[in-house]
Amino acid sequence: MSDGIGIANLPNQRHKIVAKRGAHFTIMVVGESGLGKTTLVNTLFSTELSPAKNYNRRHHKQLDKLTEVEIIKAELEEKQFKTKLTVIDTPGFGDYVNNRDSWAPIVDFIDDQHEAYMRQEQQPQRQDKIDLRVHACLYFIRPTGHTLKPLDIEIMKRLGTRVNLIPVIAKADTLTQNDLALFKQRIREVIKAQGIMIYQPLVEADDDQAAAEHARVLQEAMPFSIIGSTEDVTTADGRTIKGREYLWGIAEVENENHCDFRKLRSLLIRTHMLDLISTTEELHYENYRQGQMEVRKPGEQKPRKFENPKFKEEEEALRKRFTEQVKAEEARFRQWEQHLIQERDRLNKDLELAHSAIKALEAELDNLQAGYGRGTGRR
Ligand SMILES: Nc1nc2c(ncn2[C@@H]2O[C@H](COP(=O)(O)OP(=O)(O)OP(=O)(O)O)[C@@H](O)[C@H]2O)c(=O)[nH]1
Repeated sequence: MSDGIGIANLPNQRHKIVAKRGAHFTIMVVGESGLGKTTLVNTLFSTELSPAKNYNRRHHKQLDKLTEVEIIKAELEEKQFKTKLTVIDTPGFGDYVNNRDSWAPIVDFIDDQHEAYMRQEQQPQRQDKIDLRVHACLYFIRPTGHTLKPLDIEIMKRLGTRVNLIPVIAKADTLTQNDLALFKQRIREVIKAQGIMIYQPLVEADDDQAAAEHARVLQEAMPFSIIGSTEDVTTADGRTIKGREYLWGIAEVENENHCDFRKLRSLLIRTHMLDLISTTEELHYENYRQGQMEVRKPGEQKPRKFENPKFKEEEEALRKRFTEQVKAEEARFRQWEQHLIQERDRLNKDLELAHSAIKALEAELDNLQAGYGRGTGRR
């Protein structure tokens, strides 16, 4: 019996290549301001990747109505395995009274990364490409206990077709276990009914039983409930853990009964990082590339759309003001025209009166002249 040609060893080879080169992994966090995005990133990687925000400045963001995208880069190494990590933070999302187009900069950012990568691939020199394609997008849901908001649905729909979308329920410690379970169920139903595409940890036929079971558990736990904290607290039984301390007790980040933080970390870092990278390459990037190829000639620039929501709003306001001004001027003009017509009629009437007065005077004069002639003839 031959040993075969060694193809069976390929998965190990791939693992070795990745281990040698290190993985390049990009995560994006999206969600309303103050939902704990920065805290979760720091909790996930057990380090202060992203500096805590200055909350006194929060109201300043209201003034410039743009969602800014912040890029944090870090190189993590564990047991000689290097990961180049990029975190794309989108602070301030959904802060404004009018959130209609607040998703646009986020969606544009994702598309722009696919575009930049595609253009680099078309160059003769293709090594050392700069690659900021997003491999996993964590969408933070406010723990209202009700259901998804229309804005959540709109954004998640757009994200789901572009990236591996992973919905998470923020600040799970603010809901009771029952409310949390109900909330999760409602969110799952909305996701299904609205046809929102979310990342599904793949259960492969040839996975060993434990891996298949793990993937199934992850699938069933979505959307992951999470608690973020970088603070060490001591439990009643003397353990020092990451958690949030309350009068009623401690909400533990890594306790499976309190939240799904461990499941999320496992999916992102331990078990599905390579799957997230390859689905981005094979599904999302490929979809983008094909879509663009259908509408553009090779090498043609992407038409730049000036769809900055801020400019769009300003343009609309200007257009409205212009139309209102034109309308007001038209009304003023019509009033003036009416006034002129009335004045003309009045003058015409005066003229007619004057005419008839002249005619009457002429007739009177004729009569007088005739009477005078007859009088002189008799004498
Ligand atoms: N109860 C609770 N509070 C949290 C949790 N995670 C973060 N916080 C708190 O929420 C506040 C906001 O946290 P951030 O991590 O700065 O929120 P963010 O989403 O990054 O905010 P922006 O950058 O403004 O968009 C801080 O006071 C955190 O301590 C959590 O899981 N539960």
